[in-house]
Amino acid sequence: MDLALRQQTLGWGERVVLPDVTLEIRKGERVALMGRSGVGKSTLLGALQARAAGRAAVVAQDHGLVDALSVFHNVWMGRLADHGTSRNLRTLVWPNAQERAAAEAALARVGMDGLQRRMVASLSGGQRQRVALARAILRGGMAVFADEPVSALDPAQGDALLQSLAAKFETSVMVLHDTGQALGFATRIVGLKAGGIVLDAPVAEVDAARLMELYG
Ligand SMILES: Nc1ncnc2c1ncn2[C@@H]1O[C@H](COP(=O)(O)OP(=O)(O)OP(=O)(O)O)[C@@H](O)[C@H]1O
Repeated sequence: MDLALRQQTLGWGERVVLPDVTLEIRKGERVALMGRSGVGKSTLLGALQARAAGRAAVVAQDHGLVDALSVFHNVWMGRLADHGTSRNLRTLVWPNAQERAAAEAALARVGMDGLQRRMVASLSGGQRQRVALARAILRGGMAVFADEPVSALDPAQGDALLQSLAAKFETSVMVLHDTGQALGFATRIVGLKAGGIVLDAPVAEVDAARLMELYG
């Protein structure tokens, strides 16, 4: 799956955030989007996501969970598009053993197995984040687009979950803040500063000092 933005102006309504973006994401890449708060990482991620419409899993910065539903139901949302309304309504009320098992397998990959009957409202921040990741894993697809997907986890857990995502998805584009995590996980770093892409390089050509310049 190759995705391309060519000389695109990205923003919100009248507000231009990134005036002239050209960026191509190639199949098999693990791309980290980096830069200061407000520079436009989520805006860029959203534009790439839109190019992959329906073929990719998404992990939103706010997790996109429904507090009033159980962990199972939130994870199962990753499969809603695969089934018709009547099946989805039935699953909402009486999930069958197969559906429970599929959700449990996805939850196991994020260390949340055994918790599918819990209400999301009762979870910690890190647990909520892991439910959002399990949903993406259950959804599957050609790629995953994730906005700070491990920000609520400790570094070791975060690294392990990034590896889980890499094992599931051939291609990934992620907003990451932790420079060590980005250097350890990504194959390519795209850095934003002051309205544009100022760094686009294979990870082997980037060091922590170069990444810190993005935040200066
Ligand atoms: N839904 C929205 N409606 C209007 N403006 C928005 C919206 N989302 C973001 N913006 C604006 O677009 C600009 C870039 O925001 P964006 O969320 O892409 O930055 P970011 O680099 O991802 O920031 P952070 O690291 O804080 O999440 C900001 O000025 C922000 O206020």
